[in-house]
Amino acid sequence: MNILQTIIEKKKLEVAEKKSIMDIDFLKSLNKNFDTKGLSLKQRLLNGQPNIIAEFKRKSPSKGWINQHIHIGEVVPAYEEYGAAASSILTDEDFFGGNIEELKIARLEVEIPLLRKDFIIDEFQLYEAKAYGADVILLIAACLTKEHVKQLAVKAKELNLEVLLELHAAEETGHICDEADIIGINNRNLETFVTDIQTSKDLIKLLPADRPVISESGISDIETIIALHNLGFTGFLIGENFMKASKPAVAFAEFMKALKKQKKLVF
Ligand SMILES: O=P(O)(O)OC[C@@H](O)[C@@H](O)c1c[nH]c2ccccc12
Repeated sequence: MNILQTIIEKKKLEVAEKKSIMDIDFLKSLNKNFDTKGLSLKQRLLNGQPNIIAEFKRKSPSKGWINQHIHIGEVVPAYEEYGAAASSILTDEDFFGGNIEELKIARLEVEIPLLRKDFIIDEFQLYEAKAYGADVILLIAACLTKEHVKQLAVKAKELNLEVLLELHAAEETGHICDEADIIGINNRNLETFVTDIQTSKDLIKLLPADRPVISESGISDIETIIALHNLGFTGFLIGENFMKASKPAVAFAEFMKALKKQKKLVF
């Protein structure tokens, strides 16, 4: 089994267990705004600027612990303060050291769109994402059939969640459906965990021009952002580059300062 298959097998058990102790009515009762629209990441990505979606990620299968003990309240508010267009919160516990409760903490602290970053295989997780305050959910083409993507995306829209559909290979472009608000190109192959920015450069040419496209993973310098922005990307999902610093807030603030300076030169 490759890493992605291992994660998905574990995720099926996790979801089954949660479903056995929690029902959808209970999830709805957790959020007084359950039936209202969230914040739109799609709208922000249409501003034409290079928008940064800054991720809170403690651990990953490829790197092990990145920042084991940091508190989310020390990081995500700083992401907002220094100009992140949105934040991505890893909620997978076993492989990424995250927690759904942290999504709620972030929701109480910031007013930028929040992406629930997890391996979504069941609509129960969509209700859960909404209950804990997410605005956007991730669907990963590499672990879902085309039909399953469609079904989960329709349900997400019904729950007023935006849909980020993640692709990694040309064959997966067939999974794109009308409900996918944003397309993400993951530079990391989730079977081998190797990252290559060329993936973004190659795949954007194959995508419909009718919705925003973001580049995900392995981004650590301004030059890459500028190059990808010139190819049409308006969002950049970055985690490790900030989280590996002992103070991710400071690393993010410095990165944004450099990006703003560079933008003046280029645009
Ligand atoms: O830490 P990085 O290399 O900047 O990557 C962030 C993000 O793209 C990555 O965490 C990610 C992209 N797609 C995923 C799917 C599941 C888990 C994690 C991910």
